[in-house]
Amino acid sequence: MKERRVKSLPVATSKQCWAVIRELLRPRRTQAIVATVVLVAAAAVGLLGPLLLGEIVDRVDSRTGSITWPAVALLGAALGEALLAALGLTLISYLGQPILASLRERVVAKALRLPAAQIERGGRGDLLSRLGDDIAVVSEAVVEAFPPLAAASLTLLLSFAGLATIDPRLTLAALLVVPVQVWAVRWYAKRAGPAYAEERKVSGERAQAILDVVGGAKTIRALNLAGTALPRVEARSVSSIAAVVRTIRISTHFSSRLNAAEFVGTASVLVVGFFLVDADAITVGAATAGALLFIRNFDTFNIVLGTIDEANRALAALARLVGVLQVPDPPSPEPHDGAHVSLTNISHAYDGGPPVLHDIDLQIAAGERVAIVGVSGSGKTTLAKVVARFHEPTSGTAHVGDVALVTQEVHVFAGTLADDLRLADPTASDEALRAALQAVKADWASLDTVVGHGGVELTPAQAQQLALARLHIRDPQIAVLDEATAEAGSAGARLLEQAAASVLDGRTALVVAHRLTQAARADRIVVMDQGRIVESGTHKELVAAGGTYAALWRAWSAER
Ligand SMILES: Nc1ncnc2c1ncn2[C@@H]1O[C@H](COP(=O)(O)OP(=O)(O)OP(=O)(O)O)[C@@H](O)[C@H]1O
Repeated sequence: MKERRVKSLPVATSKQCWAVIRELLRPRRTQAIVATVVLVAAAAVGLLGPLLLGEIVDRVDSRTGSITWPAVALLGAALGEALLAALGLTLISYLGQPILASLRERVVAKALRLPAAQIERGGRGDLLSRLGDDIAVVSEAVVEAFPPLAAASLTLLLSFAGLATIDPRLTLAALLVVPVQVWAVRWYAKRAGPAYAEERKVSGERAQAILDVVGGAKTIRALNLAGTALPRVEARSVSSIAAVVRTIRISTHFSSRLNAAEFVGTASVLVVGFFLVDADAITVGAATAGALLFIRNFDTFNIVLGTIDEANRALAALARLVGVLQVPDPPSPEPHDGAHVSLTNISHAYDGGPPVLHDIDLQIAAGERVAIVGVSGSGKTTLAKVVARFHEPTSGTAHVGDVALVTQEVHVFAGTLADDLRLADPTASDEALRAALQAVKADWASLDTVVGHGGVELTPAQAQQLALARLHIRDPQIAVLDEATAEAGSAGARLLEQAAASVLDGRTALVVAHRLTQAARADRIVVMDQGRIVESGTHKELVAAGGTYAALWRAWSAER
């Protein structure tokens, strides 16, 4: 198997990410402010702890006054901080989850608008990993990284102010920590962003490789290709592991640099505190409170820096999610009214490949039923998909009104048959659903039958009936049918032909005819060869003309 070169979906810049976050936060601004205020209050109450402990030390040291009230207040402060922090976290989760949900919805909606070719090119695995793993990473960060980040700014400010009120020289001693931290953060910042972006990217590639193997399991087994397919997954896994190890190593080195900073800072505050007490400039309690404030401050700072690690990972994940939103929307096909189809001078090539449709001119009148025939690879499916607006043609103009397509690949969505059918029209009544099942002669199931994953497995013919029933409910003016080939003359083929005929009744139709009996009954037949329409006429006319169709018909009749 030759490895396909995958051009990934784009990754957003931080500016684009912030724009999307701001937009998602806007309708929830009040909620965001309340949550931040509560978290900040929790941090402020938490700072009372060291000050009260200092008070207790002084009272014990000077043996004056009781320690009951500071001890009770200390307990109160601890409880207050815990309650406020819990409330803040809950508020943040309530804020974050709907934001994430709308982000996910936007990305899914965007993915559905993307041309099929673009998703194939970018890799479905990549898209799935963005919608799965990346959302999970962002989601975790919203709960675990944002609250400490929000609370920390005030904690830092207040505790430096607290140190300054005890003695400005303690603040100066504490500030010794700054150069060490700047060094640690700069070291980290240079490495973390790219490492996390790489980790997320490689994880998407691994998902793609796994999806390729799982999706192609039958082919791989049939051709006995496990020996070549598995090493590819393995290679991706190995690069994924290497990328994770790289980020863990960066994060561990970062922690040890932060520990060094803590050591320098604590030592200098303690030494300065010692000299200040010695010189009777401050009490032992004040020095204790100062050291505790510093340590607490440092803990906060460490938490912040620790969450920067997580936030970095989340930003990389967010950039991949928002990246999907940056793909420009394909030009939406101009809306056209009416039940007729008009293609003028259409050519089409798949993603940089050679043209597979050339100079197609095709007019289908309202209510007309046209069959396309031609040998395999002549371009029938491509033409059907261009008419159905599934592919935008590379050149030429297509005027097609309200159209729906039934393809060979029918996806049966998991759930009851009623749910599945209602995808075509969520407002359809049970009566309408039953009428649709009757129209396609699907007497094998009721509306409550559970189908899809975990339910009744449908035969290919039944899945086709389901697709035709959906078309009946969707009720477009123009229908394009490119059904699975059923064995000619079989009961299944006859049944599907009847079902299709009943669903197409009263509509303009373009049918890719895999069985020529189906073509013979159409109002008109167009014959394709190597991407061109080479003949057009009724069955009788074309047989009489003795051209390509007549030859196909002779071969078909002889086979039967
Ligand atoms: N997704 C694709 N990407 C690239 N090339 C494609 C793609 N789909 C079809 N082609 C190519 O376009 C040409 C026309 O294919 P198309 O499927 O439209 O023919 P067809 O007449 O419907 O064939 P069949 O009867 O086998 O379904 C073929 O050369 C095919 O290899």
